[in-house]
Amino acid sequence: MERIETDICVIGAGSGGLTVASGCAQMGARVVLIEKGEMGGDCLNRGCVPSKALIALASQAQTIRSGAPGIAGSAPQVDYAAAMEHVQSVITRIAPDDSQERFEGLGVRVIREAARFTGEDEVEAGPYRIKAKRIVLATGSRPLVPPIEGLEAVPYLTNETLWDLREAPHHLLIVGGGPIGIEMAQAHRRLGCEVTVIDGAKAMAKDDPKLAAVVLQALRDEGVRIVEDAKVTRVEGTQGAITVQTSLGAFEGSHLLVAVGREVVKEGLDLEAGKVAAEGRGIDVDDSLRSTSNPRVYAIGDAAGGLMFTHVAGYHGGAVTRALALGLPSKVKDGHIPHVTYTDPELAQVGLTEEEARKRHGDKLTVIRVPMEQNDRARAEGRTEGMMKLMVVRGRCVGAGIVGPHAGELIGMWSLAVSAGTKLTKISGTVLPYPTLGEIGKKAAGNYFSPKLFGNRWVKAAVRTVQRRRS
Ligand SMILES: Cc1cc2nc3c(=O)[nH]c(=O)nc-3n(C[C@H](O)[C@H](O)[C@H](O)COP(=O)(O)OP(=O)(O)OC[C@H]3O[C@@H](n4cnc5c(N)ncnc54)[C@H](O)[C@@H]3O)c2cc1C
Ligand SMILES: NC(=O)c1ccc[n+]([C@@H]2O[C@H](COP(=O)([O-])OP(=O)(O)OC[C@H]3O[C@@H](n4cnc5c(N)ncnc54)[C@H](O)[C@@H]3O)[C@@H](O)[C@H]2O)c1
Repeated sequence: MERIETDICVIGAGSGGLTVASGCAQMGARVVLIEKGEMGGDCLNRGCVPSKALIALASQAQTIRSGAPGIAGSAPQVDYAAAMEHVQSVITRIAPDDSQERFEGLGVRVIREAARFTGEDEVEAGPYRIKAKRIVLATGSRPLVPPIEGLEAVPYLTNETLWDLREAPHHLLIVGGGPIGIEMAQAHRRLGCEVTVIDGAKAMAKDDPKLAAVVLQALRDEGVRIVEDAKVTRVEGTQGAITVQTSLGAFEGSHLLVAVGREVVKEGLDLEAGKVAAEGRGIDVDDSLRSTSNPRVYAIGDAAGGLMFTHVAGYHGGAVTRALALGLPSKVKDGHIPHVTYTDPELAQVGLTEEEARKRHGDKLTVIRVPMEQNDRARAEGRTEGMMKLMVVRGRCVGAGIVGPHAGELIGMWSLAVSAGTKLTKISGTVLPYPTLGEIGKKAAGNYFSPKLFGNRWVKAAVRTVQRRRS
């Protein structure tokens, strides 16, 4: 057993762990990074990257299928195996950024083993025993497999196995209408599969229902069947012929994707030996991401049990890097974290939804709605589905939701507005290039002021006075 003493030991080389390891090592701390699987974690290997690569291909298939005014559409010839190989090639292209070689080049000691606590400041990983001043748990999450009768006996897919498919599912049944289910539903439909989404409650329930309805209608228009409020009671069948029994009847398909949420990985880490409490959804941490039971330990990203996004893991990683490398106090919050569902149209949200803002701010809330139809670029491109909603309290944006083309790109400015508490006057006064989709935000900000300016009798009186005095 080799003994290693270090300043910081990071467990998990996903988005969160890599952020801490690179930041702390480059600032001069001794860092050991332990990874039991692939470098890059879920996002690179089984999550964001493969899903967005497949979505991009599916979008091209859809463009061919639907054509455009003056351009005839035609049925795309989809080679599903080649599409999945392309997905792998995208992973391969990005992998060097997260690789062991790159991190060793930054001065990180990388160990490719499963780690577990052997004490409050010590972990064991294969033939290594690592004593560290601080330990960061960046161990991520895994697909939640619900206790549905018959499921264990049926060959079901999750985000961990979907990418191994090389034959297109004839009919993909998806249990769960969250972001994984909905993104994969549209992508597979566009690649020529029949798709049925079955949700026990409402699909896209974490989003503003009015904005989500636009996405769900777009999927239905493309032929995705979405069944809501259907309690799954039993699953049966074999590869190629699977039946999902629900409270609303039985649904038959060739393949089954289970996408009903994620759970934090706790077992295997011997958390008791490290005196690390994990009674909640994830590792129990305070607002500095420090373990509530062992002050030497931090948990970040999915392991912290809060919002599960790559940008959150990166944000957590940055906060913990400041605390560990520089000893600076560093708290995190989540009111300014955006999220995007990468369907077509995309749905993006930051800050409070209308419902949340109304609960919190009551009568002080003004909601501005601008349909995409009023944006010239959207009109020029024939992409007028969707809208923007702005939640404003005392002249500042407390939330923004956008459904429409490139909503994920458009939300950036509003993420800044929400996190910085920017006054809407600044946004309505910003000059944006014409014609861009981003102008929809400026229009929304302008619409907040229009009634105050144009319908105001004091303004009218002042203007009349100025005009009278003019020669
Ligand atoms: C299909 C899908 C699509 C997604 N799309 C998006 C998206 O578009 N945008 C977005 O922001 N988020 C997306 N996410 C969420 C995103 O992937 C996660 O939030 C993010 O990967 C979390 O990063 P992490 O560093 O916390 O954990 P992970 O990336 O899961 O990394 C944890 C690492 O820890 C390792 N590990 C665990 N236990 C041990 C141990 N005992 N010893 C050693 N190593 C260990 C694991 O092997 C893993 O590599 C998606 C997720 C899925 C499943
Ligand atoms: N674009 C993105 O940023 C993106 C994409 C994919 C995943 N993610 C991350 O991964 C997480 C997990 O995604 P997800 O879609 O698996 O989970 P989710 O928790 O977001 O949604 C799960 C859905 O499954 C339904 N459900 C739960 N149990 C069920 C059951 N037994 N039968 C039928 N329906 C059931 C729920 O009502 C819900 O609508 C997301 O919350 C997000 O943090 C992000």
